Amino acid sequence: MTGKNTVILAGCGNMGFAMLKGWLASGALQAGDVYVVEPSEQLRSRAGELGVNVAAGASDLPHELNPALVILAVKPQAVDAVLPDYARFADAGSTVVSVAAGITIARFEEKLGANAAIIRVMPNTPAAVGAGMMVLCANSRVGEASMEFARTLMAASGDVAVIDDESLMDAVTAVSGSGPAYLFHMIEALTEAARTAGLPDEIAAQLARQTIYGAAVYAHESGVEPGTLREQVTSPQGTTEAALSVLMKDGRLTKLMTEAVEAARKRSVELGK
Ligand SMILES: NC(=O)C1=CN([C@@H]2O[C@H](COP(=O)(O)OP(=O)(O)OC[C@H]3O[C@@H](n4cnc5c(N)ncnc54)[C@H](OP(=O)(O)O)[C@@H]3O)[C@@H](O)[C@H]2O)C=CC1
Ligand SMILES: O=C(O)[C@@H]1CCC=N1
Repeated sequence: MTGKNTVILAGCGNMGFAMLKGWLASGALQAGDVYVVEPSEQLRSRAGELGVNVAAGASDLPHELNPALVILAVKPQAVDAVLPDYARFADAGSTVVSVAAGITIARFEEKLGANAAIIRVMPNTPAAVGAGMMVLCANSRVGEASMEFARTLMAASGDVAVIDDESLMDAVTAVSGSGPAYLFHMIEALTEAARTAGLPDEIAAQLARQTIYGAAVYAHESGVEPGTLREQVTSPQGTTEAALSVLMKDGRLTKLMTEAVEAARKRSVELGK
């Protein structure tokens, strides 16, 4: 219960559970080293099925628990209410890791004291299958060993980036934190378009999902610029050119994506207020 690999995960909803699955599947954490705190009975038993220790509230945690990390995966609106429950761990030297969108390190320092070690992480749900994008930003109180542990843990869930300028976390949230939803919506849109083009439901869904998966894997593994890969698909006067003349007309899709990312970034700033 005391150990350099012990963690508390407070909140095991969409994001907390996705990270937990990635950590356990990769062997980055042993189930016995994880203490999940989750008020929802259904979500608690879902976590319990992975073999981790579960508690309905922080007061149910063993008194002698001295975790290396306390990972908060509750909604941004719940952070202030949850923090007093975990202040004793921060006081005892645990590093507090928050994945909450918008909530600044200063806000944690305000509640936990200026000496508290805080790491903000912006993960995304593909962490569940080891394909996440995890961006870390720490305050100066985080020791080398804790930072290394947090970084190793996050690396087990996907790619890791560390940034020093915390003000960039709102943009990070808008791009990689929310980003999977944009691509899931792209699958939905392509499926709908496939149906409209006459394909049966099942094959429409299969084609959309596999095409976006294949394109993402190919872009990732080939190391070739996406613009070049796009050109390789686009035969002169062919079908792709016809489609791209719709998507790229006056930079239409780029403008739409820029507008969407800016809306998410602004919302992240608002959540921090
Ligand atoms: N979903 C995503 O893709 C991403 C989410 N995030 C961030 O992750 C955080 C969680 O988001 P998400 O997982 O989607 O939200 P969820 O609502 O799915 O999960 C949060 C969980 O925390 C529980 N909870 C509430 N109070 C406490 C408490 N005192 N102690 C322990 N658990 C508690 C909630 O229970 P109840 O519902 O009963 O209140 C809920 O089950 C947010 O701050 C979000 O900004 C970051 C990146 C991506
Ligand atoms: O939608 C949200 O606010 C959270 C943060 C990033 C992804 N999901």
